[in-house]
Amino acid sequence: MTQSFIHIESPNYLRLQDLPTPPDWPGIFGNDNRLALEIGCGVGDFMLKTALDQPDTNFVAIDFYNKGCDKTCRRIDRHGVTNVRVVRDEARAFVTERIPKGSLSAVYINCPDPWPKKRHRKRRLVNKEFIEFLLDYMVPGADFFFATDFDDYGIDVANALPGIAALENQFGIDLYRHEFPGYHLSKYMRKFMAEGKQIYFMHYKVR
Ligand SMILES: C[S@@+](CC[C@H](N)C(=O)[O-])C[C@H]1O[C@@H](n2cnc3c(N)ncnc32)[C@H](O)[C@@H]1O
Repeated sequence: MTQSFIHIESPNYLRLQDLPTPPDWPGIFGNDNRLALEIGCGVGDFMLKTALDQPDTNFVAIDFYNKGCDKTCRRIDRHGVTNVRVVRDEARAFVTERIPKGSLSAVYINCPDPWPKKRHRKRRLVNKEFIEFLLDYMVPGADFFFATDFDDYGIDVANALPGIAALENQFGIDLYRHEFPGYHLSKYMRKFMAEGKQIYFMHYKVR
């Protein structure tokens, strides 16, 4: 399937080819506030609300979906938000090349593609190995948030997280919760909830 490519004109869109490895994030944002990452921002509704709640955090929202990056930029531009930058890239490559180690104060991953077929499961982005990879880029005390509507994905990740010694569950003994007051709902969460599905929320902190 060919996708029409949208040229994104936004002061908050960072073209990958213009970004050094790693970029000077304080220089880009004009301050040295803490840095947080949303992987797979989709249309950016979660990012907008979360960034408005936390004006003293610099957010990088990434997605490899060009139209999503465009929609995210339009949304944050419309609201005059200055603490979000959007990049079109693949998550693992982006983190490896553009995030300094030990610099992220939070990572948000909401409703990543579930790859429901058994034989496709290995294509899922989030698993123990990926979370351990992210840990290198996070600061002590950093937050890790994961949400999915897909039972099998939710349960898999919920079971993997307690095996990562560097992380501490913020939901006590609950491996996941279906409600997370204060955490914004994304477009996909709302869509799935309207279909009667439950969301699996997880919240851990780096020790
Ligand atoms: C089902 S959508 C969810 C979008 C949004 N987080 C939400 O909850 O509404 C999954 C998004 O993750 C993006 N995505 C999946 N894997 C990715 C990866 N490895 N790197 C960057 N983006 C990815 C897809 O392009 C898509 O926009």
